[in-house]
Amino acid sequence: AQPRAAEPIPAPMRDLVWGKLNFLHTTDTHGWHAGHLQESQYSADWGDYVSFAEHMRKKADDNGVDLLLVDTGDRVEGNGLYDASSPKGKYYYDIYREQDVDIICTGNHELYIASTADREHEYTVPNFKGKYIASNLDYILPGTGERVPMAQRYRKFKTKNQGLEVVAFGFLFDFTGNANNTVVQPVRETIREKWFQRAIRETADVFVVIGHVGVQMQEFKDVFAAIRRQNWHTPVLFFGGHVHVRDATAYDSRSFAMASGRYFETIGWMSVDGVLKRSEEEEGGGGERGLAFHRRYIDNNLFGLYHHSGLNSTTFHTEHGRNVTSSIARARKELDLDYTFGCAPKNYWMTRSPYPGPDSIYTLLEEEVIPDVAVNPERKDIPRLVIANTGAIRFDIFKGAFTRDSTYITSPFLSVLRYIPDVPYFAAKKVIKLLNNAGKIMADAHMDNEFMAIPEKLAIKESIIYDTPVSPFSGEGAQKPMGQNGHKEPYLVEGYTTRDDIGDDGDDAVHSRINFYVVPNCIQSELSFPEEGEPETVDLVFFDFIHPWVLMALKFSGAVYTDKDVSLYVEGTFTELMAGWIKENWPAKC
Ligand SMILES: O=c1ccn([C@@H]2O[C@H](COP(=O)(O)O)[C@@H](O)[C@H]2O)c(=O)[nH]1
Repeated sequence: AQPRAAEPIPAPMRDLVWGKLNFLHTTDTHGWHAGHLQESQYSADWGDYVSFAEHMRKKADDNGVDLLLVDTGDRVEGNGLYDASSPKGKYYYDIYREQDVDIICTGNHELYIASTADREHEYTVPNFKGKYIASNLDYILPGTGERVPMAQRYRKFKTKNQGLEVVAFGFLFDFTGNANNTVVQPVRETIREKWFQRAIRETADVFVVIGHVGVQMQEFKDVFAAIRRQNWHTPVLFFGGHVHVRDATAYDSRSFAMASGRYFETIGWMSVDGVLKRSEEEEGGGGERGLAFHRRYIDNNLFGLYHHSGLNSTTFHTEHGRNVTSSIARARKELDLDYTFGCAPKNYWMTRSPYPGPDSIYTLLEEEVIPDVAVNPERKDIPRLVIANTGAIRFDIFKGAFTRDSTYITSPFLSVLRYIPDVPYFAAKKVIKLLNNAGKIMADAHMDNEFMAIPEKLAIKESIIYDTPVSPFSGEGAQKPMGQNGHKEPYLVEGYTTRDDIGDDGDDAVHSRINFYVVPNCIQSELSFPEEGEPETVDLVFFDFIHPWVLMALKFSGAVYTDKDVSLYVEGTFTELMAGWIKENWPAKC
């Protein structure tokens, strides 16, 4: 773990169940390869994961079973370790490649910005040559403009110990927000391609489909249906992501799918046991194969990693792992990620407390930050509506030092504020309602409102509020070790208490529960409004990411505008503006 990372806290643990074929899975790590310095549950770093994987591979070898590592994309954007350098990812690519990942694919965040896609093609694809799979993604070569597969379309290989024939695919959901140097083919079209139809007819003991796709999304169901049509008996395993939740399901009795959360909080574990070899199945007359699937969501902290590897603080860390931990610490230092802009007076939550409310990060933005930063000196007295999409904010703010790292953790995007001047108020005031409540109307116009919100909303549609919401030991000085202060009962640290289609025993550590309040797609600040009555016209200011949605909503409201009517409202990215606001408004020292 990193030098200043929170110490892990013991928790009651559920063990891993091994099978003949086992997997470790990461997804949506978003640059959090230094781990969560402020959260004891997730404070291990990429170096610790390198050590862990080495021990688990050895265990697999000793027992004659197989272990494969999978990563399903969105490795970038969301943490200073990636975002704070120029160019972005200056340190990240070399750190990430130290893990020996067997099957890897692309997420949407590798593709929003052309230069990010270029670097993915230049570094990560060759770093994982033969292991990187791009079943439905092409790249446009910068020199020639030639369109080529981002990486090989699929991978066929034999596992080391069991000799299982694996055919693996790597998909991205039907993403349309990519820069113009990549082409994402809709999954339903890819599965009709000749190469795919040939690949699913290859001899395989097991199909492994990895994807930057939620396990409940249609794209995976379509891939499953196509494979199953050709392969009635073969196990099909899915590793998904994108939705930022822990989730697992089974599409039938010989398939299994899991998603392993977000931000390197979770290392997913999947195992499959039973008769896996086709030859053995054929010998047995194709009958009962006794297939057994298990999943476990491992909290990424050293206490858990020691527990699952059967090691301790003196025996766990390999030289390789330690070196990776040191490289991360050096990069963090060079990037000055601990530089403090100000001291957050309390916690501000995205979904753990209701919006609007005093503890909501969105209320903080709407009522305090945006009114101060969304100011164009030449138009400051003109009434304006400022609309921000909630998906632009990516993480909570914890009480204490708000650092350079925190700026990217909270707001990693290069979002700027744009505006349309003098919009008739009767139309402008309807925009927020259309963005938040008219999902069907907007979707019919091919503008899916969900893409403005936090990804978790794709999976969680209703607030989850528990009777006894949080641990009685939470609040100031929360997360005390088990048995501390003479208590016999273990103190449970707040954390994931996942309920998926398989059950509620997936998390490796037993936690106390956390509420999840659904937030709207967008929030709005009303600024410089007359004290009485309504303005005739307003400046409509908005984050540039939601530009297309705003134009569509205005059209539905009876005011037609085009891209030409939109211009920059204020200099600087929202991230810079927010950091400046914190410097001005929060105490310098904690
Ligand atoms: O420039 C951007 C890019 C993305 N967003 C928000 O992020 C989600 C996508 O998050 P995933 O991690 O890919 O699931 C997108 O729907 C937007 O809400 C943004 O605000 N600005």
